[in-house]
Parts: sequence; structure tokens; C-alpha cells
Amino acid sequence: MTDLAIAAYGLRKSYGDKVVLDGVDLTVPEGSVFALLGPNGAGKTTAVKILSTLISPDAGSGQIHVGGHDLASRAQAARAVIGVTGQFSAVDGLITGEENMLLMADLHHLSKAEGRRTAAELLERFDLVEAAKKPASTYSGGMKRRLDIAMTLVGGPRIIFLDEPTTGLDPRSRHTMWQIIRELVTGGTTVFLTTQYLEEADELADRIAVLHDGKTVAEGTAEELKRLIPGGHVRLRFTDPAAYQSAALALREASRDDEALALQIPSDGTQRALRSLLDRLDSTGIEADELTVHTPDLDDVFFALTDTTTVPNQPNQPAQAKEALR
Ligand SMILES: Nc1ncnc2c1ncn2[C@@H]1O[C@H](COP(=O)(O)OP(=O)(O)OP(=O)(O)O)[C@@H](O)[C@H]1O
Repeated sequence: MTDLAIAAYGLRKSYGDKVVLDGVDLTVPEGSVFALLGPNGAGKTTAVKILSTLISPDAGSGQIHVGGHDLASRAQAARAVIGVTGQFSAVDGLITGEENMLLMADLHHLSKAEGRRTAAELLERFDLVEAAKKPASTYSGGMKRRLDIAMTLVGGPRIIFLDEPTTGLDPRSRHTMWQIIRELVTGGTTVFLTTQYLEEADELADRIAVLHDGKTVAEGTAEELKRLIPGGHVRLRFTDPAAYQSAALALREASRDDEALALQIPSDGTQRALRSLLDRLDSTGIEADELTVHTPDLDDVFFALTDTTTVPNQPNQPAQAKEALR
């Protein structure tokens, strides 16, 4: 069995009468990337803060082991093997990137020579050599984020927590950050990240947990999560209301959008399914003005699991009828 870098059971945290985490289990195998997804305020940062020993869980939580150390009795030992970067950035804007790195080396009690060597190595690795002598306040968002991670790596952590590592970055900087994260994992580091971007979880994570209302509502690989919901469909749009009505009669399994004159037909999007659909339309002499194939992605999973206000589409009911049913 693979060793677990993080094994947390029954995580609980409330602020006053607001329950933020209501018994969350999180297990992360060593050397893997785990993504915690959830809408704003779901409790992702709170989970990161607990796992990285910045705050304590409530009494009644189960055991939490990080890097093999029980947080209740050996928090100091756990702290020695982890690094945290995120919304609470450690970068000091008033001093240079290099000075920030050397400060970190001091905090980790590295000798002067070792501190300089480590700082130089990491500045090089994160493409910050040119900027190293400039105040960090002059850095772009992407550079600051890279410096933040470089600082975290000074202590050689085996497990790193990245709280929304790419929020606010432009696409190029985001891809650079993804590359950095992949390299960290190749080097054996375990990465626990929180993200608002489903695409990011899909790209990077071996396993993903979706947090909602203080609970994990789904967990698995991106593929497993996508399989949880059907979601796949073909959408046919018409400009002629008569053609739309005929098509709705011919395709009784379709969901109707009377306003947009569009029909949504559940489908796995395969060539065979599409051919059969088109054959049915052909045989009735109906032509759609637009056809789009939608295969489920993480967005569908995320919204299906976290949006409690959505009423699933009822097959083939006109919008007014649906209204009347409410
Ligand atoms: N120190 C605190 N005191 C009171 N409430 C808090 C505190 N910290 C967090 N909360 C509340 O707990 C909830 C979860 O916050 P948390 O920061 O963990 O969410 P999040 O999922 O990281 O959200 P975001 O994506 O917006 O950062 C929020 O409603 C927040 O207001």
C-alpha cells in the first residue's frame, strides 16, 4: 500500500454557530497531487490551515496525520516537513527577492554559505535571477507567486500546500505555475492544492475532492467524477418555430428550451449516437440550424454537486408546464 502523506479523518471546524467543516476525510498518497475544490467560502482555506498547523481543528475531529506525524501530539515535527503558500503570502515587498530568500534560509537555520547556495539555486530554477536584486513589490503577480513557492522550498518540504496558486494569474503565468507543480511532483513532493479552476484540477490532480456545505460531496479522479453525472448531450437549435415543434414531437426524450427554440438530447456524443439522431431527423425531413455536442466536463460535475438551486431538466416539458409544476 502507498504511504499516505496526509491522512485526516472527521475534520471539524466551526466559527460561532457557523459550521465550516462538518466531518471531512482527506487522504493523500505520497508523491501525488490532491485538489480540493469548492465554491467560495466552502472551507478550503480552513482545511489547508488545519492541515498545515496554522489553526487547530475543533474537538471531536478524528485523527490527523501529516507526513506521518500526528498533529495533536507532534505538530512541530509535521511543520518540519511541510511548506505552505497561498492567499496569506510570505513575500515581503519592501526587500528584494534575493533578500526574501535569504531571510527564509535564516529562518530554516541554514548556514550563510548554504543559504546563499540554496537561494541562488531556487532563484535560477524559478527564473527570478534577473529580478533578484529588485524589491519584490515591483514583481508581477506571476513573479510574486513564483518567489513565494521558491521561498517555501528553501526548507525542502516533502509536502506542500498551495492555496489557490494561480488565482489572478494570466494564462501564461498559470501554465508556468502548472509546470512548476508538475516538476515538484516529479521530484517526489506531495502537493495539496485548492483551486477555483476545474481545468486546473483536471490538468494537475491525481485525485479531486469537492467540498460543499462543510462536507465532501464527491471524491475521485477527474475521470471518475465526470462519470458521476450523465451530462452529455446534443443540443439542436432552430430558427423556425414550426421546425422546432416538429422536432420536439419527433424527439420525445429531448428537454425543451422554448425560448431559445433549442432541444437537448441526452447522448454520449459518439459518432454512432450522432448518426442515429441525424437519421431520425432526416426521416422526418427536419433540419436543425445548429448542432452542438456537449460531453460532460468537470464544470458539470461541480455545478451538479454544489448548486442546490438547479432543478434538473424534465424531459420534454414546455417551459410553462414546468413553471406550473413548481
Ligand atoms: N477566523 C474566522 N472567523 C469567522 N469565520 C471565518 C473565519 N475564517 C473563515 N471563516 C468563515 O468560514 C467559511 C469558510 O472560509 P474559507 O476561507 O475556508 O473558505 P474557502 O473555501 O477557502 O473560500 P475562498 O475560495 O473564498 O477562499 C467562510 O464563510 C468564512 O467566512
